[in-house]
Amino acid sequence: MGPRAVVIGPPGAGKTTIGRLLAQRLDIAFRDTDDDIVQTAGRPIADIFANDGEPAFRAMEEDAVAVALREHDGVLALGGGSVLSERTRERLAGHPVVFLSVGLAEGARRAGLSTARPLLAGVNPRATFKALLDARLPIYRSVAAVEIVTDHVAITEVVEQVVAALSARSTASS
Ligand SMILES: Nc1ncnc2c1ncn2[C@@H]1O[C@H](COP(=O)(O)OP(=O)(O)O)[C@@H](O)[C@H]1O
Ligand SMILES: O=C(O)C1=C[C@@H](OP(=O)(O)O)[C@@H](O)[C@H](O)C1
Ligand SMILES: [Mg+2]
Repeated sequence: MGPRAVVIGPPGAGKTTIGRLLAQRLDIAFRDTDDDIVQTAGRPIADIFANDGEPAFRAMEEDAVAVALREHDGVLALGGGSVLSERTRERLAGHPVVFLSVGLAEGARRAGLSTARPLLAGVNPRATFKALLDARLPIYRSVAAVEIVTDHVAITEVVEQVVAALSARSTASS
């Protein structure tokens, strides 16, 4: 059966926040592959990046996404870089993938507000974020079934837009 929604997008787009609220709204379970990785590794993500390096993290992430896509039938939020894996992109085919987009200024602000994100911890997080957006935007779009712009949109409103987009999509395909 698979997840009812798989939420992708750059750091700060709101995948974790919106995904959790969307699951509540639909009365189904929520899962975030970043949490799965932390649980399996027994260490925070920043620690995995610092001690094992990004490629090791990406390998763990690829496995975590594959397992979650098999096991989870609620809302699944992925880490922002998970779609860099071609295998993951192949595995996402046919799933209801929701791309939450966010622009540079708002995304950098939001990502800086919350938990440690090792990729953005360098000297110029804004430039890093811009490079990340430029490289990944076409990738997010290539795997997404729907795209929701989140800049200057309240969290509750984003959730409602996702609900509407998913139900329009399921009506269209039935
Ligand atoms: N639409 C929104 N408007 C304002 N702040 C938001 C919005 N969506 C998310 N946020 C905030 O941005 C930060 C990052 O959200 P998070 O869900 O961790 O993003 P992601 O999982 O995509 O990296 C959090 O502080 C969250 O409350
Ligand atoms: O974009 C990325 O490469 C990453 C995003 C993070 O998740 P969020 O997108 O939920 O912040 C986390 O997986 C890791 O720090 C790497
Ligand atoms: Mg997240």
